Amino acid sequence: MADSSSSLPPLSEKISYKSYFLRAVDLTILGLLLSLLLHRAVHMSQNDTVWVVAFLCESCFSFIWLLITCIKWCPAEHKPFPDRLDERIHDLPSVDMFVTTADPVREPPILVVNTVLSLLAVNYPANKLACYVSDDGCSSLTYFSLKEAYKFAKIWVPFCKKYNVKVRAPFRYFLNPLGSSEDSEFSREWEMTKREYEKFIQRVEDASGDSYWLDADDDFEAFSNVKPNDHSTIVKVISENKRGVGDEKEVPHIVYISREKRPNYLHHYKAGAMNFLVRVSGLMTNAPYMLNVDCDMYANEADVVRQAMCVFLEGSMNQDHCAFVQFPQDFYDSNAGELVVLQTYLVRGIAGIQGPIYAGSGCFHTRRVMYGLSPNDLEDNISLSSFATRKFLAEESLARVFGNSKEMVTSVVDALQRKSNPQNSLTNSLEVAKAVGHCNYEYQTSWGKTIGWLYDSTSEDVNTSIGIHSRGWTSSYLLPEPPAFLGCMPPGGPEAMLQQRRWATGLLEVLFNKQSPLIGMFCKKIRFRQSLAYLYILTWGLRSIPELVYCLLPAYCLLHNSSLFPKGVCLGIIVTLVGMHCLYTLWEFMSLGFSVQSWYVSQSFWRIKTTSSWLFSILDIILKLLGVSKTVFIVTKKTISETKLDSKDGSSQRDKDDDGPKADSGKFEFDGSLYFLPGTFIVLINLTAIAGFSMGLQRLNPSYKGGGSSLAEVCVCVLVVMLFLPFLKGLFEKGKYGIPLSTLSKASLLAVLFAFFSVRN
Ligand SMILES: O=c1ccn([C@@H]2O[C@H](COP(=O)(O)OP(=O)(O)O[C@H]3O[C@H](CO)[C@@H](O)[C@H](O)[C@H]3O)[C@@H](O)[C@H]2O)c(=O)[nH]1
Ligand SMILES: [Mn+2]
Repeated sequence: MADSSSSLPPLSEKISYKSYFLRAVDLTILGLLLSLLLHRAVHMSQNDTVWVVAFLCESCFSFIWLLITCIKWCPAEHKPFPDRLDERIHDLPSVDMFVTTADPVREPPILVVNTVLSLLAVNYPANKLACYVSDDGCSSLTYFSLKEAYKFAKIWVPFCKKYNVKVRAPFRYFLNPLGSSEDSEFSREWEMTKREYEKFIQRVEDASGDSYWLDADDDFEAFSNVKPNDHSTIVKVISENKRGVGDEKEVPHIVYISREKRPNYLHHYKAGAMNFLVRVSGLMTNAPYMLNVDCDMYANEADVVRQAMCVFLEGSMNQDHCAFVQFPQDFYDSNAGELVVLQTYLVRGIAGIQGPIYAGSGCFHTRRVMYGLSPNDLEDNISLSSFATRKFLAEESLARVFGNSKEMVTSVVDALQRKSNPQNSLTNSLEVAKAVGHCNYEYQTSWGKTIGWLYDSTSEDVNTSIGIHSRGWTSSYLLPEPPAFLGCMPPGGPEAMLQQRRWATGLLEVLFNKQSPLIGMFCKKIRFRQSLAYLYILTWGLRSIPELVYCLLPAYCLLHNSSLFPKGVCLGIIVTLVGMHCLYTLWEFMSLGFSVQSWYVSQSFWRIKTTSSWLFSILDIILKLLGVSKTVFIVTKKTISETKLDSKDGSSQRDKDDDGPKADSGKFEFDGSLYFLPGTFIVLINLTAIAGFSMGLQRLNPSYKGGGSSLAEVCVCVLVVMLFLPFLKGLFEKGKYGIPLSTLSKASLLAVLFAFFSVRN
């Protein structure tokens, strides 16, 4: 496939972002933290228990910072050169593209079809692509929308390729009006395509309102009387690109699938859906590479497949063993500044170790790796070693591992040996494809245990990722500008809290299962610093405890009249630490084009989610470990943003004021759930402490000697209140922006108890 001449320029390069200055900053902060710990340890005996508690919290923070410093030491990313691909590779490999959806209400079909359309239109030969959509909602509406999307794709795909359209998700593309300078042929076609898009959307909307007529259509028979959690497998080939030659007018294959569901079976949420996608695509097209995106994550860069191939195909010529290529998850709404910063600075750091962590979306996987191969099963990076051939290719063991389908086993053998796929018609595989979607197909096989996407965590992405890195594979990180994929994030409020809780719970599940980096560090092929990176991510939930305690300590000290911080010159340690950390994180935000305000919102949201969502994740994991309850994957609600195209599609400034309403304007939504209790309590108690201190309440303490708390503790209380500003505002607002009375009364009761305890104790 590849031209072996080594004189040609490379398809991709690894770029290092090593910075001595940033290392020095990281080390300085670490040094300050350690000196604070030292100071506390030396003066422990002269102070009360507050110092012990503070010492423990600060030890946790120092450990986290140590991890961060290790992770960020040598950041790197890959830079692809897609222009060189055609010169070097004469026959591009096939790619199967997977989109998962689970709920037509929380994930509107219009969003799903836009993601599908963006994938169908990428710059890659259409006869090398197939798009599989897994629908865990088993919705006739989703199926209908996809059928309609195919009709529109026949206009959209050629239009995009003819005019080299940049944004290939039509709902985003048509947000901007036609420029006045465009030539008339383009304008005509633009208008026509837009009209067709609007008609298509209208048909989908009509069907969303009233879909009874779908029942009359034979093609929808499979959807009659089904429930999302109780139905047989459905596999429908929506379009087949028969004898495609890869010209610009072709549309890749589109296949709709929905695995069998029965009430008393475990379905393993997204991971289960992914494994069914792997099997069906294995039977139909069996491409060596698989792209996986969430249903809201459309392809924003038409060259994305070519970019990923630059890394894989370069890797197959040197011994790099790249198992997957991950693109960052970027967002078209601006609720996710913090995630973007994390991906740029932290994930780039991890990318410099063994490779980025698989993030669940925007990732190209290698089929053979998903089938359980390790780097040393390969002889020259292409063919199986003789040992691996014996180990993998014995028919009976294959059936045990991959399930009892002859056709599936044949397809696995082909994939492992990298045989090109026989050009069968997709419809010939319909029956076998349905068979591998049965509830009990995976029973006593290795699916979800060592093969495919791994089960037992609602963060199946990190779980699967650690499984791959533990076998010794590396991965690569590409950060193209504009971003390759754009999705949506819920704004600050109940949905965001729910999502954060699922993530933190899922990560803790991995920490305590057999994939745990705590074990892998010593007995698997994962690199030491990579294990530390996983440890950093997997312990997110546990951080809630020191963070919560630290938000309460200053209030306790004020009410109790004890000092939390060193006095005199040593107070400088704290001041420098806080100042440096603020400037450092602010710089990280601003260097990516974010505003000061979004930095502030993100700092605030970090504290809010840590002290509530992450705290609840600890409860989830305890209940799971005790066998009391199971963890669940509640799909995040997705909304279609109407904001105009901005930075992400070209220019460099991310936050523009004329962008319409934005969640990062600080408006935070509340409801009656328990998520908002810790935050409300923290605000109330800190306000009480400030008020109490200014009124001299601490003198009521029987052991009052004076000289305890000082301005430092007051300042930190003010800082905490500022970090929980949405809650402070929520005290005075009404409706969804106001804290409900029930939450307020519970929090007040807690605050009174806490204050009483602090003053009296
Ligand atoms: O039973 C399920 C549940 C979810 N999904 C799909 O999984 C994807 C991710 O779900 P979403 O609700 O969007 O979760 P997010 O928190 O936004 O997603 C992040 O976190 C998840 C793990 O918690 C990963 O699976 C995702 O890839 C990652 O983007 C969506 O396409 C869903 O349709 C299913 O197919 N079946
Ligand atoms: Mn999502």
